[in-house]
Amino acid sequence: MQDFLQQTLSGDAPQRQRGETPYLRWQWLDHGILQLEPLGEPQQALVLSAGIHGNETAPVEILNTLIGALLRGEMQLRHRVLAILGNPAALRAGKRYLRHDVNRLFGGRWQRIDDCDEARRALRLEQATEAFWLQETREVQPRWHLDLHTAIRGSWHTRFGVLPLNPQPWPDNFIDWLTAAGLEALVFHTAPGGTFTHFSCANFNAASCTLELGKALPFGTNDLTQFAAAQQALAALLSGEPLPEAQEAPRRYRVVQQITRLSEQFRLHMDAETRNFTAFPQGALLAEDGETRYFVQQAREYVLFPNPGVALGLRAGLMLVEENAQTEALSR
Ligand SMILES: O=C(O)CCC(=O)N[C@@H](CCC(=O)O)C(=O)O
Ligand SMILES: [Zn+2]
Repeated sequence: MQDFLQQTLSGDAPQRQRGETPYLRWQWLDHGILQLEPLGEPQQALVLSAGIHGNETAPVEILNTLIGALLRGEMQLRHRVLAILGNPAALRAGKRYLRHDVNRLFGGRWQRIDDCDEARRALRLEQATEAFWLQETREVQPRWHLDLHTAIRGSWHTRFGVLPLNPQPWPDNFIDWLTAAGLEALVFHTAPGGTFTHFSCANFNAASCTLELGKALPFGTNDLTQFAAAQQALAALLSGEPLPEAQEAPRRYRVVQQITRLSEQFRLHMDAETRNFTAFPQGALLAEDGETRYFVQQAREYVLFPNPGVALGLRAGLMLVEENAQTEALSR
């Protein structure tokens, strides 16, 4: 296969569906789903996904560059990898989604909507990742899932990670990797959700994170130098090379409330320029939806992903508090 992204955008199956380099075997499993296995004993099982939202192109370009180097035999591979371009139809259209946001449909939530391409795609991605996680290998392998996205708005932290609810402590080497990838902040969910990373963590005990790399822009207009540390950390992870030197430890935030758009009356009291991680004081009215009103409850809360245009019933924003960095450091 010449190019994973171009192949996926073409909508055609490749003529050659499997191959080998001096370091690995690869197999095309389905549109936008490619499995790679090192010729030696793998150390980890790693799902790398991007393009779950079709307008979030920077991470798609980064993933495709790395997969290209692996397929051309220019890079070693240490882990079993499932590379995924999540929503090919939305990528072709340059839109977040066509009918339904795929990243709200995991964990069987695709069954709650009408049959459509995106419901089928969420099921296909669940099947492919489940089969990948459950494949037998000689050694038990740590499972990681990195789902690469970009935010719709500008952010006070250009690069950050969003980690699903996890009753287990996160492995130290996973947090170290996220730090080396240049993330300025980590956001910890406190409730389950329909995201791909929650699916992998809750059902297969994978250490997983949604990486948010900059702001959504069309293909070819991204400044990938902003994400050089993330790309280097991904290359180092794949090839087993040492990680790039980490800069500062990321700031840590915890979700304290979700703003949900329940009806057509929903009004968000933030303007289109409000950036992610903007702080609001206690008592500030954030949104109204008929009788329901959302206020800042803690001394200071930070907004994440404010979006008044989501479908009814979906999250229109998250409110965060910052964790005490010292307490966190002591508890690790
Ligand atoms: O900028 C936005 O409003 C959304 C960016 C985005 O797609 N974020 C992910 C986060 C998933 C998570 O909570 O882990 C999403 O909304 O699906
Ligand atoms: Zn996204």
